[in-house]
Amino acid sequence: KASKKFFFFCLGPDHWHKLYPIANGDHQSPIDIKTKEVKKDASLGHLQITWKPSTCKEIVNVGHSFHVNFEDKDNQSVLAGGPLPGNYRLCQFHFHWGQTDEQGSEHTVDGGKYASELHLVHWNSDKYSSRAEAFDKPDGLAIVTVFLKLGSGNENLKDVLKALDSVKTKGKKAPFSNFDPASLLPKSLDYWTYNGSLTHPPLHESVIWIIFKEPITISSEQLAHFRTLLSSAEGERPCPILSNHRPPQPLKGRVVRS
Ligand SMILES: CCc1c(F)c(F)c(S(N)(=O)=O)c(F)c1F
Ligand SMILES: [Zn+2]
Repeated sequence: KASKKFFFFCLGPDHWHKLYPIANGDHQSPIDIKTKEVKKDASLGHLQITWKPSTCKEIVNVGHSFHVNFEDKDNQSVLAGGPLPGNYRLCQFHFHWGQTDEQGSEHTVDGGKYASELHLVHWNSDKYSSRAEAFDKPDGLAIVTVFLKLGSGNENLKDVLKALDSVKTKGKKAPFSNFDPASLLPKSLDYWTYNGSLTHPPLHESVIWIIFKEPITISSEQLAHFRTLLSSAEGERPCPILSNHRPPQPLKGRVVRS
C-alpha cells in the first residue's frame, strides 16, 4: 500500500484525487490570496508565539521534503491568540520550493509566486492527545506560514542547510537541536488567515492557516541547496527533489481575514 501511495505521490497533484477524493474538496490549500477581497476582522488578536529552541530534536528526509521535528510531549513550544481557540503545539517545520527561482511557494498573493514557503506545523493540544489524533480534525492543526523572496542569502538558514547534508537520501534522519524557529520570522507579525487543508496527501481539511504578509529572503544558492535533497534512498539512482509545491486551489466561497 505504501509503495502504491509513493508512486501516486510521484504522479503529481493532478492525480491525487483518484486515491484522495478530498483533493477536489471545498476547503483545499493552498490558495491565491486576492488582497482586495481580504476581510478586515477587528476580533482577530495578535499571535502569541512561544517556541523554545530546546524542543528542537531532529531533521528527517521524508522523501518529498525534509522536516525539522520538535519534541511535542508538553506545551513548551506553543502558538495561541490570533484566530485560534486555544493552545497549538509546535511539532515540525518544513519548506516548499520550485524547479526555478521564479516559483516555489504554495500560496500566492494577487497571483504572485514567491521562491519558497516555510510551514511551521502545530496541533491543537487543548483538545487532542496527539498530532495523529489532531491531523484529520477541522480544528486540529494551525500552520504558520512565511514566504521566502529571492534575494540576499539568509544567515538564519545556514544551520538548516548544513544539516540537510546529513539527510540527503529518503528516510535518513539526524539529530538537530537548539535551533530557534523564531529566527525565520519577518519583522512584522501582520497576517492573513483562512481555513484549509494539508497541501500534500492525505490532504485533510484540518488546517487553520496563518500567513505572514511580510516575506523573509533566500538566495539562489540556498534554493539550489534545497534541490540537492534526494527522493531516492541510499544506493538507488539519485533523484533530486526539484520541486514540491502544490498549485493554488479553488477558494469555493471561503473568506480570507486579516
Ligand atoms: C501528513 C504530513 C503533512 C503533509 F502531508 C502536509 F501537506 C503538510 S503541509 N504542507 O500542509 O504543511 C504537513 F505539515 C504535513 F505534516
Ligand atoms: Zn507544507
